[in-house]
Amino acid sequence: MQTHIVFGAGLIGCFLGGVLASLGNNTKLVCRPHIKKKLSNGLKLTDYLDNAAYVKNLDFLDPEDLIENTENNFTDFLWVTVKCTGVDRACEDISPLVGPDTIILCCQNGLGSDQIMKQKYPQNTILRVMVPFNVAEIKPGHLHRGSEGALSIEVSPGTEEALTSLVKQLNTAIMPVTQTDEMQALLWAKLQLNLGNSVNALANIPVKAMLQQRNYRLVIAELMKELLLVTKALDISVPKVTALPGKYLPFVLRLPNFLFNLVANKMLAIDPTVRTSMWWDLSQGKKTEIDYLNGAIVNTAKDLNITCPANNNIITLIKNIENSNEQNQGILASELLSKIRNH
Ligand SMILES: NC(=O)C1=CN([C@@H]2O[C@H](COP(=O)(O)OP(=O)(O)OC[C@H]3O[C@@H](n4cnc5c(N)ncnc54)[C@H](OP(=O)(O)O)[C@@H]3O)[C@@H](O)[C@H]2O)C=CC1
Ligand SMILES: CC(C)(CO)C(=O)C(=O)O
Repeated sequence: MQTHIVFGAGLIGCFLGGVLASLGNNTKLVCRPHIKKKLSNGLKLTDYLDNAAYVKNLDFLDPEDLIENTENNFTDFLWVTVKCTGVDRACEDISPLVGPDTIILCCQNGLGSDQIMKQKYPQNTILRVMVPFNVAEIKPGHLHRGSEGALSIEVSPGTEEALTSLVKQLNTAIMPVTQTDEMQALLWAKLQLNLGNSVNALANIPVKAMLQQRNYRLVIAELMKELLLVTKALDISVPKVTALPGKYLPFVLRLPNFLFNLVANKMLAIDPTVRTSMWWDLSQGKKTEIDYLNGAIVNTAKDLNITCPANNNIITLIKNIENSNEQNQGILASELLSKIRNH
């Protein structure tokens, strides 16, 4: 039987690892001790459609389990689910697990972190994975998929057969899975949605409550407008990852509240508890993925001679909090809008 290792199992990695294990795959998780402790009685997975899956016993792999220089450690599929900021270190730590035939699946948001992996493992197949849905911890040992979308795995030449059977096996109600040969465009589309992350982190309220305030939506629309200028200049047609095509999202976000509430039913159908991964980072005093999200837009724009003032300003605001020892107090919507426009 083929083997799967999920490296850096947190919210996404534990959900993914739980699905893999619940389907009978030989699966091991590499995670921090506090996460292993939470999963000692197994894992319950649920979603917003009332699907559920349970795993009684999860297998873990601790660094001391690795026997130096033996191919017994090598895995067929290595899912790397650390944040972008952890990829550099993960590249070193996964080395005992990577054999010549190991397929490495990079599950990060944003753009560019897979390049770090490609430089370190030039001989391996490295595939990008786009995770569209939100995962939240309801309580220790219970993870919940709070929004829609299929996890998409990149297909590259030579991987078609392995990928087709993997996708067929994994694609289930609790975690829809698909494959794509347009990963770069798909990641730009996902990045457009992730422009809500920094606003959500700064607002310091759940996503649904944030979307109900027009001034926060105006900030997100401004960030998206700049991304769409960049994708247009790159001649990338951003695929549809929400009910509405990405190019219409800024328009919908700018609608007055009463019209937005009518039109954006699906956007507001989001679980009231959902917060973005950047909010989690900021609230725990961790470094955020801002350089791989808004930072990727600004860097690409520079090469194209496009200016991105709103994205530049929001990067500064996030970094100011990252670099201070103070707790994020939250920024009111009107204040954030004026900071984005006039900074
Ligand atoms: N959460 C979500 O709903 C979504 C997240 N994503 C994306 O998925 C990716 C993963 O996010 P998420 O699951 O939320 O992140 P988490 O922070 O929940 O999980 C990552 C885990 O990996 C651990 N880790 C990091 N480096 C190592 C290492 N070298 N060895 C062992 N463990 C390590 C981290 O520990 P520590 O923190 O102590 O370093 C953490 O527990 C991100 O790019 C995110 O943007 C995409 C869609 C939705
Ligand atoms: C799914 C989404 C957009 C929101 O949770 C996300 O990717 C994140 O939190 O980073």
